[in-house]
Amino acid sequence: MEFKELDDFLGTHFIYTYDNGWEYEWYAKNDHTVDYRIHGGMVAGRWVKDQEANIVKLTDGVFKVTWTEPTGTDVALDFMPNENIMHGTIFFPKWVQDHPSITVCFQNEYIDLMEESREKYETYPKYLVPEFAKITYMGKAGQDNEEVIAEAPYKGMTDDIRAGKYFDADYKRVKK
Ligand SMILES: C=Cc1ccc(O)cc1
Repeated sequence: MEFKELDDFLGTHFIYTYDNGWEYEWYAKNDHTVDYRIHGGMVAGRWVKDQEANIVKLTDGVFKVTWTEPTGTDVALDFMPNENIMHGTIFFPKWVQDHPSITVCFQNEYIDLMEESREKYETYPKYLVPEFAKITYMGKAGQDNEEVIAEAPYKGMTDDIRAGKYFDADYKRVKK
């Protein structure tokens, strides 16, 4: 699949591994919303739906996504899907680095805890993680598909997705 316009990017589901080994799964749900699941790294096990984000086309086939989270974590992602790479910078507040396990949850059910924690613990100095990643999977899930990110990550999940065992031809989950 060749990407050019923002519409080519929206509705795409990605899995990628950062050069530091962290594996992430991320879905451009629509022009202002993202869902994601974290499979490896400091906050593996965390998953989030309906995070509001800014999503733009920078130039043909290059897309920038930015958002700020209830935890106080800021994220900037640059996707170059035609080259199977992306670059992400995560700006973690100090408290997430000190207590990553607090953020390992289905965040939508713990928004109050995230907002309490960001007040209770320290913000600075922030922990910056700027990394390139190799895209290991791309799927045309279509926009506003609630099945893409719909359960907690499990060991082997990204292998199942890459092997075509997780979604059917309509991009619905095979087993629920
Ligand atoms: C903190 C969230 C987050 C989501 C996707 C990604 O690639 C990096 C960070």
